[in-house]
Parts: sequence; structure tokens; C-alpha cells
Amino acid sequence: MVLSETKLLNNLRAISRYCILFGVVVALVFLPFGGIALELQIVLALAALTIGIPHGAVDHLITVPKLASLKMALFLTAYLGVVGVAIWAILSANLIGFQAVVLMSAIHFGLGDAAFISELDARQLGVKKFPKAAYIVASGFTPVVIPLVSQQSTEALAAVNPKLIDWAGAFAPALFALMIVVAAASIIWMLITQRIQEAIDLALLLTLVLSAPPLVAFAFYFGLWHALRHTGRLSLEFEKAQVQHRKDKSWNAFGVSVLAGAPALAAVLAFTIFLGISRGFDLSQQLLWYLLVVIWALTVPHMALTLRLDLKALRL
Ligand SMILES: CC1=C(/C=C/C(C)=C/C=C/C(C)=C/C=O)C(C)(C)CCC1
Ligand SMILES: [Fe+2]
Repeated sequence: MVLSETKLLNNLRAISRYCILFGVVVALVFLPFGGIALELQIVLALAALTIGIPHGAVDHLITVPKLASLKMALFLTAYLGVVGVAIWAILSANLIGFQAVVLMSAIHFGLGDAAFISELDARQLGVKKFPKAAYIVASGFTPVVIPLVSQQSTEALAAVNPKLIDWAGAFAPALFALMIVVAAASIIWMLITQRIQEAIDLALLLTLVLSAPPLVAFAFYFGLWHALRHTGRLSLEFEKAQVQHRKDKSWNAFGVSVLAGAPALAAVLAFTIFLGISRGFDLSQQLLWYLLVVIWALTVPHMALTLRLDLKALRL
């Protein structure tokens, strides 16, 4: 079973790296033609967000194992209540809401990515000490903050919601420089401590955010790195996936973990369209914004519940 888990986590690590590399190549290929058209960027972002949703949609199954129970009903009521309050907060205070979301996302991404490495470490012998703090900070802030303070962030944020364009105010250039230094220093630290694989991970993320436009960089990171690796970790917790791991069927374990989140994916998409229409939105212009708002709101309880697993894996 441990072998099947290790195999899956290692495969997902390799696949997510190839995906990021593919994103870098696509961005570079488009460069001589004036970059990837904004419309295509938005389509990519919508696709990546959709791919990424199921990873958060199994929280309830992991926290409350029994689907048809009073506990589950109470849990879902509280979960959705938090989501509702968060949606209201982001819609009524766009700017502060977004700043809070950026911070929350960076912490959630960093803890999650580092917890993934810790789960791999726990299943392998003779690993060198893992500098967790450096990996948490670099892997969390690089994919969110750098795209949001880069030169091209104005175009991306205008497509999401023009009110967000100045989210970092006068700090943007300093924040950009600081984030590059943090990422570079962490890569060097990984090399010094002989965590070569982690140095490769961070170098890939940094290359992506420096070469691809913000929406594309975020799309590839969220859908094909964060969600993939997180789903791998879900298979370690989810009872149905454990059954498959025990039979040494690592991809089946991954498959059931993805499928468990599929019904919620449909619900999220339907609710997003309902929310948008009820607020009189123009589908082609504001779908990305509303989908992001719903995902950000879902991240509030998702992050709180995932935190438990993250801290357990990281032994913090
Ligand atoms: C980086 C970036 C963005 C921000 C994305 C964020 C902050 C996403 C957070 C997602 C979470 C927390 C998911 C949970 O698992 C925008 C606005 C799309 C514009 C393009 C660049
Ligand atoms: Fe997540």
C-alpha cells in the first residue's frame, strides 16, 4: 500500500512538472507573435479553474465519513454558511477582500505544496532534512504574488475585475523584487541542503511566472500543480482510495479521489452562473470574475479544513 502511495505521489510530481514546462514552452512559442491572446488566456484560466475545483470538493467526505447523517447535514450547513458570508464579503469589499484572498491563497498553496513533499519524505528512506519554512514561503508566494505584481498584471486584472488593478498600490515594484529574491534564495537554500528535487520544483514555478502571462501562469499552476498534488494527498485520506492503494492500484486511487469531487464541481458551476445572472451579469465579460469569487469563498472553509491535514503531514 505504501508502495502504491509513493508511486502515485512521485508520478503526480513528475506530471505536474511536465505540465508547468509545457506552459513555459507554450508561452515562449507565442512570444514572437505578440504573446497569447487575452481571449485564449481567459479560456485557459476558466478551464484550469474548472479542473482545480474537485480537489476542494471532498473536504466534507474526509471530515465526516458518513454521507447520509445528521453530522454531515450540520457540517455542510456550516461549510456553506461560511462560503455565503465570504461571497458577500468579497462582493461588497472587492479590494480588501482580494488582498485577503491573495494572502490566504499564498499560505494555502505553500502549506499544501510543502505537505505534499513531507508525505513523500515520510514514505522514503534516507532523505535529507527538508527546509520546510523556505519551501512553504517560496512555493506559496511565487505562483500567486509574482503574476499579480508583474508588468502584465494590469491586463490580467482588467479582465478579472478592473477594481483590482491597483491591489498592491505603490508596493507593487518592491513586492515583485522581494518575491524574486525570496524564490531565488529558497532555490539556493534547497541546493545547499541537497534537496535537489525541491530546487527543481521552485525553479520551474519561478520560470513559469516569469515567462507566461499572469492568467496562464496561474491557470497552469492551480489546475495542473496545486490540484493534482492535493488530489494525490487526498488519496491518502479517503477511505475508497485507500482500498485501491491496498490493491496496488495507484491510478484507481487517484481516480476515485477525483470523482468524489465531481458532483460538487457541477454544483459550483451551476451556482456560479446562478449567482452571476441574479446579479445581472454579462456571461462573456464576468464569468471569470464570478467563478473566481466563488472559488475564493470556497477556499475559506477548504483552507481551514486542509490546514489540519497540512500540519499533520508537516509535523508542525
Ligand atoms: C495569480 C492570479 C490571479 C489570482 C488568483 C488567486 C488568488 C487564486 C486563488 C485560488 C485558491 C486559493 C484556490 C484554492 O485552492 C488572478 C486574479 C486570476 C489573475 C491572474 C493571476
Ligand atoms: Fe486547495
